[in-house]
Amino acid sequence: MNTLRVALLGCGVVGSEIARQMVEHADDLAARVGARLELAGIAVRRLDRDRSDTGVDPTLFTTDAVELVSRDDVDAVVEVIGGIDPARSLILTAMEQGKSVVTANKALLADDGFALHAAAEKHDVDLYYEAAVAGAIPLLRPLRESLVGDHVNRVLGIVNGTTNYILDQMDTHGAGFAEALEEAQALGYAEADPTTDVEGYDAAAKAAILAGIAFHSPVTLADVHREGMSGVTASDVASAKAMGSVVKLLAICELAPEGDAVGVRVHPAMIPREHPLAGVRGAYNAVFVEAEYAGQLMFYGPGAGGAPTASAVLGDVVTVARNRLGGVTGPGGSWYAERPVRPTGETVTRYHISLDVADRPGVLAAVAAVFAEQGVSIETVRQRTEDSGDAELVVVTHQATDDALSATVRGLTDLATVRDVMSVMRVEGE
Ligand SMILES: NC(=O)C1=CN([C@@H]2O[C@H](COP(=O)(O)OP(=O)(O)OC[C@H]3O[C@@H](n4cnc5c(N)ncnc54)[C@H](O)[C@@H]3O)[C@@H](O)[C@H]2O)C=CC1
Ligand SMILES: N[C@@H](CC=O)C(=O)O
Ligand code: NA
Repeated sequence: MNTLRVALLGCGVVGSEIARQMVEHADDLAARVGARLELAGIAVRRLDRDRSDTGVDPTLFTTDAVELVSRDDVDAVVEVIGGIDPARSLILTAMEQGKSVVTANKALLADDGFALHAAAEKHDVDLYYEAAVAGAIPLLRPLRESLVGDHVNRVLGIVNGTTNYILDQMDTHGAGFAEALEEAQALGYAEADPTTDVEGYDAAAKAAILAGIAFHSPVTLADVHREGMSGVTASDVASAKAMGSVVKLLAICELAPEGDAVGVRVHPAMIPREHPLAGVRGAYNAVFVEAEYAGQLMFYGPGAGGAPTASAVLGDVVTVARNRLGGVTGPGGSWYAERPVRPTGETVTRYHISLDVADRPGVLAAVAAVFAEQGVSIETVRQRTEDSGDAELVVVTHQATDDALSATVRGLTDLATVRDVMSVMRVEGE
């Protein structure tokens, strides 16, 4: 039987699981590929760590990633060190030398995916990255292959496990933000710098990758409107609960109803508890794809964690290995549609606005007048009066543009009777 040799870059949460699964299931993988998949080496930052749990021959570890990807006896490279550099240069070096690449690196793909695809095409090698978006869930391959004959209009969902875990812990156990984040880190869900998760950069990178593939148009992180979830308070979560909703960090990629502009955004939103996304718990992810002919499809499963992510990486490794044995490469990218990016101000959603106001006559009328001035229609108003004589006014609007809502918030801030605009959150899913 032939042997294909794989260089693994990184042996952290994901890398150690890839190594472990490759060793544990070596015979099955060989039978499925038609060749043995052998680890040629594993690039790590430090050699003094105990990695015996992977079952890997300790002599395979090296701190020289450049030498490893350049070796003649390496057929494919798996990059799971993360970040932009040196991941980018290592991948490019591997491709220049005829090696196919599998990566889980959404930050790099959202920054430079087109250049990486161009390099793969130029050097006639594969580039696969199913693990980069929504962890174990098969999503990119269905979009790239199964749905390529259809016309996708919208991709919407939860694509970050860490923030979903935090929001779920806040909602169901009343947990604090910091405590829930620490747990998510300990469970291997968070990025090396968890700000990436919490401030929505990770979800935004995934949204850019999804939009690019779904709409066949080049979309990068810079095109994504991004709001993180660090500003979501216990009171927002409670307020959502009171109106039968839950707060989730959503990624939404959509084609404008008219014209061909693409809008891509990541932000916290309140969604009704009966919506399927509301039931997505812990570090699970769920993504809806709305296509013209297929209708609505839902993809659901573990979105983060070492073992699930390694499962998606190994699926790609097997594909790359099969392609190599067959002397072919898989389908590359297709970004022929140069769609403009819709300005954020034109995004249309409903809003939940919470105001700290003085409880006296005329306040409600003054507040309502500001909404009316900007043409923002109010759906419901709820008031909670405190013993101190202050009141919390919660307004939910009908659909309005971001621009109209921003002008409304400015108008509310200027009102003498409004002490504070405590929170402004989008409402989705109805
Ligand atoms: N943890 C998860 O649930 C998921 C992670 N990913 C992606 O997978 C990649 C890896 O993530 P994790 O394993 O969680 O991160 P990690 O931080 O646990 O592992 C990365 C490892 O790479 C090593 N490393 C960094 N620079 C290196 C270099 N120049 N040479 C050799 N080793 C180097 C680090 O020492 C660390 O052990 C990232 O791109 C991440 O975004 C994707 C999906 C899910
Ligand atoms: N940090 C990411 C890991 C998977 O992509 C997340 O929490 O979703
Ligand atoms: Na995936």
